[in-house]
Amino acid sequence: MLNTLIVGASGYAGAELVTYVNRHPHMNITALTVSAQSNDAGKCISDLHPQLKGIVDLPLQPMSDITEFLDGVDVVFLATAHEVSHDLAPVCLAAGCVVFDLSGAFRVNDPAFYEKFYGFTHQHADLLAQAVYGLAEWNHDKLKEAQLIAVPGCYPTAAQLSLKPLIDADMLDLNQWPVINATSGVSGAGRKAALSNSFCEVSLQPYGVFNHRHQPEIATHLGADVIFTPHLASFPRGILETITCRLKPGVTQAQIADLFKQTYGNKPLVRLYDKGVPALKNVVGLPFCDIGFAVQGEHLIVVATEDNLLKGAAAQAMQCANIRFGYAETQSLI
Ligand SMILES: NC(=O)C1=CN([C@@H]2O[C@H](COP(=O)(O)OP(=O)(O)OC[C@H]3O[C@@H](n4cnc5c(N)ncnc54)[C@H](OP(=O)(O)O)[C@@H]3O)[C@@H](O)[C@H]2O)C=CC1
Ligand SMILES: CC(=O)N[C@@H](CCC(=O)OP(=O)(O)O)C(=O)O
Repeated sequence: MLNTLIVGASGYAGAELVTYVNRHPHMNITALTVSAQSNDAGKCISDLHPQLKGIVDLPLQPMSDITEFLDGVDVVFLATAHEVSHDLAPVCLAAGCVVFDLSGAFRVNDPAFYEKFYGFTHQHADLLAQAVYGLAEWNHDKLKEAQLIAVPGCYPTAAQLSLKPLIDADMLDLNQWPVINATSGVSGAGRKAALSNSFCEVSLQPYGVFNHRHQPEIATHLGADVIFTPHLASFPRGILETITCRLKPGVTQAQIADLFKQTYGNKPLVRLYDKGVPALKNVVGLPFCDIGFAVQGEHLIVVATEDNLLKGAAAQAMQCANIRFGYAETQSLI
């Protein structure tokens, strides 16, 4: 049994991890923690997230010093804000734990990126170099050896799963940067109340135009520039990305279909559409990324959907953990 600590368990991604870890046959929850000053300290997780009632009724423990929670712990999931993960991950690693960080704190091996896009000075260049990027379908071998896994952002997961095979197979004319138009539900912004995320404020609007931190995350890991425009829409969860690209002359629909099948045919958490394109409702609550596409002449449109809290966060973290420890990739997820 892997003794497993979930930090930030009261949040949206944390609560999903609680479900997954609880039903994992080889994992055991040691504690669920929140910040020392949390309004939810001492509350039962299932009072906050009643879907867990009768399944996990553990308390949320206030945490001022994480070392008090690390005795005998094998695995730590950090479902915390970037700066919090940045500070906690080194402590967990020093205690010998394998760390799955859902934040952006270790995703890009470039301290200047954090200064510019995250607004803080990264203190752990060594860990940036050591962290394995947890795009699970692509980093299987590195994940098996990893101590620190940086689980990708929600938008970057769907974008990279769609574009990486095409770019690696040299099928795109990258003189036209792929254009990723992405729409997310409000849970993408986390559980904390904010005016910009409140019911009457949210409609449908682009944000972070030309400056969202996921643009450089996507471009760095793809090794190609992209235009990325996120939109916030008035539904609770899910992401749909419509990605427009130009094909190299002569590339056909059949070649793209073959490429996606070769790449993901044996990957259980990516579902390919033979016909048509996916809709959000078919992935919400599920750990998949669904991908469909259409071609007209040299133009390609790929559509990808996922649940931002699952394949975009908690499910991918668990998928990485399954790979890391040699369990079936879908263990506890399906
Ligand atoms: N929501 C999404 O779709 C996705 C989120 N992510 C990333 O995952 C992480 C979690 O996101 P999300 O679940 O949405 O966030 P939430 O805001 O919903 O949850 C954050 C959690 O962290 C806790 N927390 C805050 N400060 C500390 C601290 N110092 N020590 C311990 N716990 C703390 C909060 O509790 P309290 O404040 O009460 O202490 C809460 O439990 C973030 O880094 C986010 O960027 C990644 C992909 C998708
Ligand atoms: C709707 C919404 O606000 N979404 C978040 C993305 C959440 C996520 O995946 O991202 P990180 O882990 O990189 O923070 C945003 O745009 O900041």
